[in-house]
Amino acid sequence: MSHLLEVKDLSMRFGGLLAVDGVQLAIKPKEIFAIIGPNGAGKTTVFNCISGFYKPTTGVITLEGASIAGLGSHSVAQRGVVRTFQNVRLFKSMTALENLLVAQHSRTSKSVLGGLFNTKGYRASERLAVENAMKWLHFMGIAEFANREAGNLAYGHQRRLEIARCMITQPKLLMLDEPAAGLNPQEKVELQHLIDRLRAEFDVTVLLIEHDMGLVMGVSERILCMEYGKPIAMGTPEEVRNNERVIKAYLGEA
Ligand SMILES: Nc1ncnc2c1ncn2[C@@H]1O[C@H](COP(=O)(O)OP(=O)(O)OP(=O)(O)O)[C@@H](O)[C@H]1O
Repeated sequence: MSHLLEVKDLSMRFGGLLAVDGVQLAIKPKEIFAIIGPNGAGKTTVFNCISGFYKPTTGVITLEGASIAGLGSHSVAQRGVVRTFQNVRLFKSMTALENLLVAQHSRTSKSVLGGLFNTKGYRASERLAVENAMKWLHFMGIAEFANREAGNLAYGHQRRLEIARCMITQPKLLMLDEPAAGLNPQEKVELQHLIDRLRAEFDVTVLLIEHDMGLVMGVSERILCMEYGKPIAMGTPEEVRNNERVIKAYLGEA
């Protein structure tokens, strides 16, 4: 089966530090794939390389066979690779609804003149954008907060809004950077169901970084474990959980 995303021989150097060293991974369409590893292992750096925030020092990154390495975050997002951040990044003084309208803006504002003169076509596309945004707020269970400033939403709701902001662009690959961080146990269970539903209903492929082993083991089909920038194990949750190098990497951290 052909892969959606392939990463080969990826490395990233910051001055004297080789933060990522020889990472390989290949993710199938509709797969849920996790990267784990102790603090400082290089997980976020891999994410930043894939999502175009960093230009890798070496390596190949392809999406559906086409290179995306070093394109920049905007171009990578336009090709269907979108992400959330460890510390939620929303337009905090805009409402939840407005955050989702901004995310759709490149598709709704086809004509600047249409916007200036408020033409019929422009108004119709704006109405569709609002309907679509409300659909996503309902899906995420936060529709009642549509007109609340994003910065005033509960933390768990901000995380959901950030995922909605990604999904509204109809991505091929959804990248979640520690989505369970700051969530309570109930919210973590709900997050797992949400990720499963996103894949089942929207055919999205998911790549996540996560420290919460309950979520990782429950939601992922395959896992890559990194330590000191290097890949040390790859396999099913069962295989990775029982891998001696993985166990040592985590026990060594304690
Ligand atoms: N922009 C940067 N400049 C210099 N060093 C960096 C930069 N980004 C990351 N590093 C270093 O690279 C290494 C890997 O960091 P990275 O954030 O990728 O790890 P991580 O596995 O995501 O860790 P955590 O789980 O704590 O988020 C660390 O030693 C970090 O200090």
